[in-house]
Amino acid sequence: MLDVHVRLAWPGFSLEVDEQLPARGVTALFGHSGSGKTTLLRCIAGLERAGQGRLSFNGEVWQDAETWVPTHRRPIGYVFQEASLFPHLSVLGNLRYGQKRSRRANPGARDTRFRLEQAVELLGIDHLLERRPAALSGGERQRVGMARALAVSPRLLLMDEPLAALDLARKQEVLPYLERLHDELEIPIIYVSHAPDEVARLADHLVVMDGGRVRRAGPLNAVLSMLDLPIRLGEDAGVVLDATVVERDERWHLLRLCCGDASLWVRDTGAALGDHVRVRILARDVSIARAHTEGSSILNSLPARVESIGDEDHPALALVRLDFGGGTLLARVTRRSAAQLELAPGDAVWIQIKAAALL
Ligand SMILES: Nc1ncnc2c1ncn2[C@@H]1O[C@H](COP(=O)(O)OP(=O)(O)OP(=O)(O)O)[C@@H](O)[C@H]1O
Repeated sequence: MLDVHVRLAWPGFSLEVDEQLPARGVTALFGHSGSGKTTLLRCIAGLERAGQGRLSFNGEVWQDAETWVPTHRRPIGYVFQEASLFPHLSVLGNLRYGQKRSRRANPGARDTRFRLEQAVELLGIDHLLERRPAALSGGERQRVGMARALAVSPRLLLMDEPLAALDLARKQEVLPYLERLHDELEIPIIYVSHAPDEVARLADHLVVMDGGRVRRAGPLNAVLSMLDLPIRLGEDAGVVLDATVVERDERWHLLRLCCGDASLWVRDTGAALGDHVRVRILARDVSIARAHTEGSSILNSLPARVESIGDEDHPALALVRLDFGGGTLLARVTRRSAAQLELAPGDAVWIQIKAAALL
């Protein structure tokens, strides 16, 4: 577990965080620009020294009143928004340089050669090792930056918006590698982002920051399904559920997913039967009816119960939190529909899911 207590004050901005972050999976630090995500990450890395701070990782103290472990002695890998690679060194040279520095700082580190090979394989950069950074695309550079961070055998990986400087196509190219890191690495990752789609794909745990404070934190869906998030997600409001692929309809190119006690049909993405998958269901794609409707084009019609009703930014809209067999989800409906249906907490309803995306 990463136990973080930091207080830092600059003119016009202060950071006050007391949080325990899990020592496994991906924790996303999520918030608007200027909310303090990068500053918090830099405090964890030791790049920023909070005047009063206590920081420990799995019981090992990195900072308190008596202790200050400098960045190069913390067992971390850091991925920046843009990988700053040495232009005169090849990709391999860059990776080795990072390793050498880390070996000097942590002479007891485990077999680093193995780590380098593993990092190269994981990020798919084997064919780039002899190239100079100038001959890499933005996406390739970021993959090298990630491999460099991994090659030092970190016990904690810190990533500061690694996709932010990439265009959409490059982002799509790098995302699968991030997913691999999520699936195959045993070390925890702290991932700064302000992009809801990245958070939906990668995060297990979500920390929502605003004004230098943590406003909400918890398992991904527990936070995403809150009606009173300090950040309005608008079109991106929705949940992410875990599911298993249980049936393939070859004729109509559909997959049936088992999500808790509920079944969902989604487009066939090629996932295999038995695969564990993530499904993203946006609030705008869920509608509510009083009764089960026959003759609808919508495949997924399920019984649910209204849990609570909250506001949306636009006065015409409401956000409804519902329990269904598969967990908790959100529906965005007009206030007029909510009034006409006389929706109230505890009501039994039917939900129609217009689209659910496999992530
Ligand atoms: N060295 C500094 N001195 C003074 N103020 C700073 C310093 N570094 C950052 N800030 C301010 O602290 C606030 C938080 O910045 P930070 O970079 O942590 O935000 P962020 O949530 O990561 O934003 P972004 O998504 O844009 O990177 C901002 O208002 C920023 O201007």
